[in-house]
Amino acid sequence: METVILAVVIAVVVLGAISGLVVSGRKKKQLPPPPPATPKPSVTAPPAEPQVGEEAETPRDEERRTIEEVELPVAEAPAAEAEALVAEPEAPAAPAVEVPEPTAGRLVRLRARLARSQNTLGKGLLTLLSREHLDEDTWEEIEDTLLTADVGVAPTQELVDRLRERVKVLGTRTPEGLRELLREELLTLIGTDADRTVHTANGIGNGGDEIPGVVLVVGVNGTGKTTTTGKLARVLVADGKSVVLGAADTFRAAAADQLQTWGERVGARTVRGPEGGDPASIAFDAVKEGIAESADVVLIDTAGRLHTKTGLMDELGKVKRVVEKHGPVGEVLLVLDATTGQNGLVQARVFAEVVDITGVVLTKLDGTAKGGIIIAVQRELGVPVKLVGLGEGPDDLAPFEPEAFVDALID
Ligand SMILES: Nc1nc2c(ncn2[C@@H]2O[C@H](COP(=O)(O)OP(=O)(O)OP(=O)(O)O)[C@@H](O)[C@H]2O)c(=O)[nH]1
Repeated sequence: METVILAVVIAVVVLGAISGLVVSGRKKKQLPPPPPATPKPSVTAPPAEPQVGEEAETPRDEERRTIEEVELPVAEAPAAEAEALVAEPEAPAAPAVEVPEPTAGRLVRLRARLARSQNTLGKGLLTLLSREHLDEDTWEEIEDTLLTADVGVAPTQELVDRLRERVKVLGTRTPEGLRELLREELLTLIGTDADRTVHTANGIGNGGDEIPGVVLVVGVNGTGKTTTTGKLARVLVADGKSVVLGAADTFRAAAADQLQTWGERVGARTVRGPEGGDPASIAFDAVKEGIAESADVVLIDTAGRLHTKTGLMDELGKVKRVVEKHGPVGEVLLVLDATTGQNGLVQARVFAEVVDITGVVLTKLDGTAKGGIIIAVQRELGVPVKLVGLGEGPDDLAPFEPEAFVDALID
């Protein structure tokens, strides 16, 4: 009997050991995979836009978010409160502050985009000029090329007349000689001695104290006005200035969010108001904030609805007048979309009647062959093109340099 009991005990122990091994083996298989080594990107801190040569760092299938697409949490304001709000860039959810690339030589960096988009103008002219016989038909084709690139009738005529004269007198026939003549004549039309600096120096306020430089950014909605204001903030920060942004475009709901996103990326505060609020009061508060924090520059994005000239005049005129209660406005930049061609000129005319434009920003030059609009718009307004937009990237706004521009066209 004892032997039977002993045998049963041994059998139970052996069975227990076997089942324990099986269970522990199963458990091992069910272990969860280790957590991924890299944390997920947070929505409020988007990765910086890739720079040249950095493509390899971003997996191809990773979904990219542009600066415009990133939605930031918006501070909730009581509905009745009509006061402008100051958006703190240091809010806990704010993305890390970036250091934009320096502005010197940007046009040279972006030269390939210019050369690509303006190929028909520069190269087209050179090809025509290099023909064996520069007969009437060829000169007409040269004229057509210039007109197609939106250079405008009068400047086209001037350029063709001068080129014809100089080719005849000098007898220039070599490709190098013709290229140099064309370069000189294009530069004459664009102008090399205009003051193309964006005036952001401090002004003297009405109280006698120094106040930040104030820049109003005006233009029809959709031309790239808000984007340009954001890019300009980056240009200024890159040049060592502190910036406050005024989101006075209260017409499009997302414009203030968009501007704030740009500001946060370079540590600039954005003053904003309720949707549909009074743009002039936001502009006023933005300058007030700029004065309070001793900022170098206040950039004000305005709404540009071309519904009626009177409406536009009322709105922009009021914004300017109200800002001038603090002190002078140093610069009024008109943003024009280069792809709209002659339509851009019509807009330029209307805005110039409404407010004193001191400089032009031509956006989307990367997307049109009509670079000649630079010449036409300067003629139309009598003010220089100061900045050009050459892409959607955050640092794709460049100070306009006539020599670099012409070289990109014809090299
Ligand atoms: N390719 C290219 N796109 C640009 C350039 N500048 C702006 N854009 C794009 O143009 C579109 C319109 O720009 P916004 O800044 O929203 O235009 P806006 O004039 O402020 O329009 P509202 O906010 O409605 O007043 C955006 O998709 C920009 O990325 C540029 O130089 N090149």
